[in-house]
Amino acid sequence: MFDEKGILFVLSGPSGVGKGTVRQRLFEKETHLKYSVSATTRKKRPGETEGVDYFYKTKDAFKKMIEQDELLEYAEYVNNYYGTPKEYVEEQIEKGKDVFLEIEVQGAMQVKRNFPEGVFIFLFPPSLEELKNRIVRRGTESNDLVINRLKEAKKEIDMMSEYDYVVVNDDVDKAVEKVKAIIVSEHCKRDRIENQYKKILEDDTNVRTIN
Ligand SMILES: Nc1nc2c(ncn2[C@@H]2O[C@H](COP(=O)(O)OP(=O)(O)O)[C@@H](O)[C@H]2O)c(=O)[nH]1
Ligand SMILES: Nc1ncnc2c1ncn2[C@@H]1O[C@H](COP(=O)(O)OP(=O)(O)O)[C@@H](O)[C@H]1O
Repeated sequence: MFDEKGILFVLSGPSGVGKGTVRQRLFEKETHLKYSVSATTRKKRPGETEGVDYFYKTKDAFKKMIEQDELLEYAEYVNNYYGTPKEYVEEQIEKGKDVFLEIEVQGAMQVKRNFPEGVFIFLFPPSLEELKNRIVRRGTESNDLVINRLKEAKKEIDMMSEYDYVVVNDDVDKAVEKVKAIIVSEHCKRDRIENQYKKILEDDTNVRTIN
């Protein structure tokens, strides 16, 4: 209908809240979304694939990407770098495709500065106690690191006011439904349609004669 640009959706929130889980479930249902594969210096885990889960880089190669301004944002997280390649995001948005990022909070705030027209969704834990349980259950962190993560989580939760939407991840399916509803609502926003609609108002060819 309209020659519309795509929308950049950014899902973020504290470690262990369920970002990866919600994103995976969302992509099973929402085939129109383009997932932006991040670059990272962390080691590939068993079962992960280069170019699907991440682009795995050495620290030097990652630093080169930073120097050459190839990243929309990047952050250091647990002694590794993670970043979003800029070119893919910009190309897809120009082509009218919606792009989805799942990144931690420092990175999301950089995207907000570099790409303020993005839509920022904060995934919120049902409680701090449940967040702790999820991190412990996942079993990827030592006890000290769990405490660090929770301290960090409190600071991150404090950033909530910077986000457009907050989704509580109590039940995964319900959280996914809410993210889908946000995507639909954003496409119905008046100002997004209005910009395109101006062309119709300016075009007089159809209102002059019939045939
Ligand atoms: N800033 C930023 N964070 C990212 C990016 N890609 C992944 N992350 C975040 O980095 C964190 C660690 O990711 P990962 O090593 O895959 O571990 P896991 O998601 O905790 O199992 C997660 O919070 C991801 O959301 C990125 O491109 N930029
Ligand atoms: N809604 C939920 N209810 C219960 N457990 C959940 C829920 N969402 C995620 N989890 C579990 O919590 C842990 C952390 O989820 P994960 O997606 O790895 O978080 P993040 O990507 O935010 O660090 C995982 O073990 C996951 O299975």
